[in-house]
Amino acid sequence: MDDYKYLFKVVLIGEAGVGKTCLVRRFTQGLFPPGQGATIGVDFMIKSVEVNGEKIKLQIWDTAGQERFRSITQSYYHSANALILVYDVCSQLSFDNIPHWIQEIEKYANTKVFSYLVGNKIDQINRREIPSHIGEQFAKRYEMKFIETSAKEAENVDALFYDIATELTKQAHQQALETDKGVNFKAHNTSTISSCSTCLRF
Ligand SMILES: Nc1nc2c(ncn2[C@@H]2O[C@H](COP(=O)(O)OP(=O)(O)OP(=O)(O)O)[C@@H](O)[C@H]2O)c(=O)[nH]1
Repeated sequence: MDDYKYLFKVVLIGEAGVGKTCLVRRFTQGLFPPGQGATIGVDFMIKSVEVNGEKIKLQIWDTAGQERFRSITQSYYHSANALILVYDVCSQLSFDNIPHWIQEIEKYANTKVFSYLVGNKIDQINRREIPSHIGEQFAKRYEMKFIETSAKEAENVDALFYDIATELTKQAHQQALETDKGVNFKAHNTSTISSCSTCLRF
């Protein structure tokens, strides 16, 4: 029997090419995929973690950054327990578009959603355009948590997802989230779901 205490939905959003899929693959499979193609629509993976002796399942939804998939991906915001908004520290454009993504969150997500701002690709030291403190200030202003990662070098990736699992577990224990944990967090036994058949990748 696949026993777990809570199931949390975590959704990654952000511009195309910032590394959302690589972050998910690094965390769930421990690898950095070579020649990663653009996500088409949405994809998801599941990983179990342990928080203070309790087994927690993270259902991690990886959304396409491309504009043409926006209407599909928006529909995934509402059921998210946590949102990870990713930008590329080497791409000013991806950072400049963050306010747009925050508007999307305000429009489509649950008001109590736990959100993280993530600056990815910190291994590219010489190509960095966004200093850490700028990202940090931005996150503070929007009451988001902040971390910088490298999916390539596996830096801070586990820390990001474990922190989310820990915070959501804490919230669940405190019954701070809107619906009863028995319904909201352990809605389904998803042990048989390991991939999304409607998700294609180039
Ligand atoms: N150097 C470096 N490259 C990365 C890192 N993460 C991702 N990349 C590269 O960035 C490119 C885009 O990565 P993806 O994970 O497909 O980006 P995405 O945000 O999922 O893109 P969409 O699916 O189009 O929304 C790929 O060439 C990756 O190899 C990282 O931490 N460091």
